[in-house]
Amino acid sequence: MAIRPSRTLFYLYLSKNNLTKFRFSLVSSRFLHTHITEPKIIQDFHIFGHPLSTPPQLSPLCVAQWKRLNLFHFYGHPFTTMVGNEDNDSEICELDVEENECDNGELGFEKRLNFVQIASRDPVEIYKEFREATKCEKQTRADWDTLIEIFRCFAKSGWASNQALAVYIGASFFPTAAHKFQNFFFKKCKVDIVKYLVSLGPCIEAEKFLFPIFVEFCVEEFPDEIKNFRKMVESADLTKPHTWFPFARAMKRKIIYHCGPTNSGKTYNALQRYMEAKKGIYCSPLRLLAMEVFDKVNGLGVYCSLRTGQEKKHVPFSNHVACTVEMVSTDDMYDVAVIDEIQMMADTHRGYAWTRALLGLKADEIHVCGDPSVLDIVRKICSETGDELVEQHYERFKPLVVEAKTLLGDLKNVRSGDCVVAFSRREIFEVKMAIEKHTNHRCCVIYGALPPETRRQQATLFNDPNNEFDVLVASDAVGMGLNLNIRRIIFYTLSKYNGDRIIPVSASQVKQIAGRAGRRGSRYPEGLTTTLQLEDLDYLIECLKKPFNEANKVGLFPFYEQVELFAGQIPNSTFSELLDRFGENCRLDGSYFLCQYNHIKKIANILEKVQGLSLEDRFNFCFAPVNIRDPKAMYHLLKFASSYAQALPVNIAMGMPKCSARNDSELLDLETRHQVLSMYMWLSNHFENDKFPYFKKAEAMATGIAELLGESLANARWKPESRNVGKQQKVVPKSQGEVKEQLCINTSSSRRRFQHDTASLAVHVP
Ligand SMILES: Nc1ncnc2c1ncn2[C@@H]1O[C@H](COP(=O)(O)OP(=O)(O)OP(=O)(O)O)[C@@H](O)[C@H]1O
Ligand SMILES: [Mg+2]
Repeated sequence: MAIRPSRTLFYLYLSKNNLTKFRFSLVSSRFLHTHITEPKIIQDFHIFGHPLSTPPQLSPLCVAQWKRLNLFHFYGHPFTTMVGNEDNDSEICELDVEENECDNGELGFEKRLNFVQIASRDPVEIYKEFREATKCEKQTRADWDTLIEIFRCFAKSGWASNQALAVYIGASFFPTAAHKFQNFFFKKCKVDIVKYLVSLGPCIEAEKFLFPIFVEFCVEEFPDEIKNFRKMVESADLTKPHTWFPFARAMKRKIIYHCGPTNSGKTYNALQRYMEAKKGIYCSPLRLLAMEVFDKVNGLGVYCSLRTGQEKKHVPFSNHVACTVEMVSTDDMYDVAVIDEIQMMADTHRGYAWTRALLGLKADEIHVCGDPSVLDIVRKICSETGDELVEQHYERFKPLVVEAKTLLGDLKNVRSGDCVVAFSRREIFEVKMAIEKHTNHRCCVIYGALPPETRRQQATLFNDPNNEFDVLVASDAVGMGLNLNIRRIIFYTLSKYNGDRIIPVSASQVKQIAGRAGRRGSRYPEGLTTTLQLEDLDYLIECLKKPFNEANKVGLFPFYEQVELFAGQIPNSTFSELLDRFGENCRLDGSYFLCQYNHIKKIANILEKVQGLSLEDRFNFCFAPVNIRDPKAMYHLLKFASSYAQALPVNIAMGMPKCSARNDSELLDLETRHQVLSMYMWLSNHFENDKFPYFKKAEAMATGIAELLGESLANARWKPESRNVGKQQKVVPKSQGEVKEQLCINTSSSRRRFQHDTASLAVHVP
């Protein structure tokens, strides 16, 4: 018995009650796309209006036979994905059926066997056969349609395009190559191969079958394109970064990983070894921390110099140096090196600096300090470099305690020694104003846009018990390094603006910030943390309890020499284009990612109009510390670069304000001025000195402005402004809590939200 409707997906040939022969034909390529990509369960499949699982024609024996013949995976597709309902699919067209092709089940096997043989044929042979063929063998209309669809998918296949990179067919050339391959294939195609491909349909199996034949075709047809692309790719090769430092590789280094949470003594112990060494280098994540170590070590009688992007303080007879990690020299030899906050290797923007320090430092002993998130990767790197790895695990001196009562939405509940953490400058000033208005506390402030000197001055003011400044209001800038006498960290909110939208603060950042409370040796050795609002508390606890996320990749960025080599392959492109092409074509090993360079590209674009800068100049200018969201700072950078390009001595071109800020716009102006001076000092250190001859003047002005900023902050009692006035901020909700736009001082709603007294509850977080 044969059942054959006019419009259907399948033909079923049934003899007696059993299925004896069958043929699946994919009806149209559109069907394939619509349905195969959206698998449904087998019950959804209808043949002539009968769900497949219950058609009267399919006896249990028949189903068993299907299973035995592996028909549920017929033609390479799991059967359950070949579903559809002809009634719903108006575009299903007539089948082009070769009747009587299969007379019994055995023939089906033969056909399958034939396909298996085709699938396992040597692609080189197939290609040769094609090339030697004089014409295309006749195909059915339906097979042509399917074949066209298969090639259309191949040309768009991300998988094939990616694989093609391995044989130096670039992503931009791949569609052209695929199109020419299609023309070649269609002119020469053979029935058996086509039948096999049609049986697969437009799917990954078909792509995998075609790909090696495509490669043979490309190697013969496009030797020049392949050669050129190969050269370009080889010049953007960032694989095996450990081989970039042959001197470090020639050494047998000992890496000591001080692994643990905040406030567990990691840096302290590493610094002990550093100070004992004859020659040592300390690599810091921040200028501020480098300065702190510089002061501390000199204070303990070990001569130490300071090297940051902005300042170079050479202490006579010093064998030790404290530097920012970007400034580390991989040329000098050291006995002991310390790389602090090693988990920053996985930072999307600055990670490359830590990776370079770890791979390239020429030191007998390298102490890396950080949380456990990059421990596995460091283990892997050490096995590649041949360095010995010693792990030292730490626990927090005293557990951090979460106060479950929270501040009940009322800043009047702040106490001496509290640090309120907010994530925008505006909020910081609002909180400071509110606390000073409604309580007797005075507030110091610390946030990223303040110069390190001012941050330090504010930290000292807060740490000193003999003044009225006993509360700190800070941004996440307190999260790293500073030793502050904080009794309790209060999160004003747990959301922050990331330059694009408002997002929940990450668990690792919450841990890092909360860990600032209760430092060993401070007035408050036992740390507390809580939130302003009760509804944020669960998110805080969730974050603190979360284990550290393991990083599976760490950052890399090319040296100038690598970019220069690459530039040789694509002449006449702008620096920004060059970076993009590099990003597209560079090769990386599985443990590394290319650090984000949007910030660099933005500067590159601004500097594009400056004529006369060499590629190296552009590269260096792009790393200058500038707030790309501050138009005034960007304007000054452009001016500096223009004067430099004209070989003129670069002027600071900025006056010194006469007094401290009287309102927020004056405060913002002071912040910008300091950033511009800091940028000038950085440029002066990174270019020949005579090009930026006013370093000393810039330094003196910067010190003066940092002092004015300190004075201004002590007196700041004004409504804050925003640098991005009028910008709409998108909000991404977190699991707990919400974004607060307004300061909430003892609002009735927050009182209402607090329904039960949880003062006695305390959660101990390891
Ligand atoms: N053995 C010790 N003797 C005296 N003070 C110590 C000792 N270990 C650590 N401290 C002090 O405890 C505080 C925290 O130590 P340290 O800065 O080394 O912690 P950490 O683990 O590096 O924390 P973070 O992750 O926050 O950087 C510091 O003030 C440090 O001086
Ligand atoms: Mg530390």
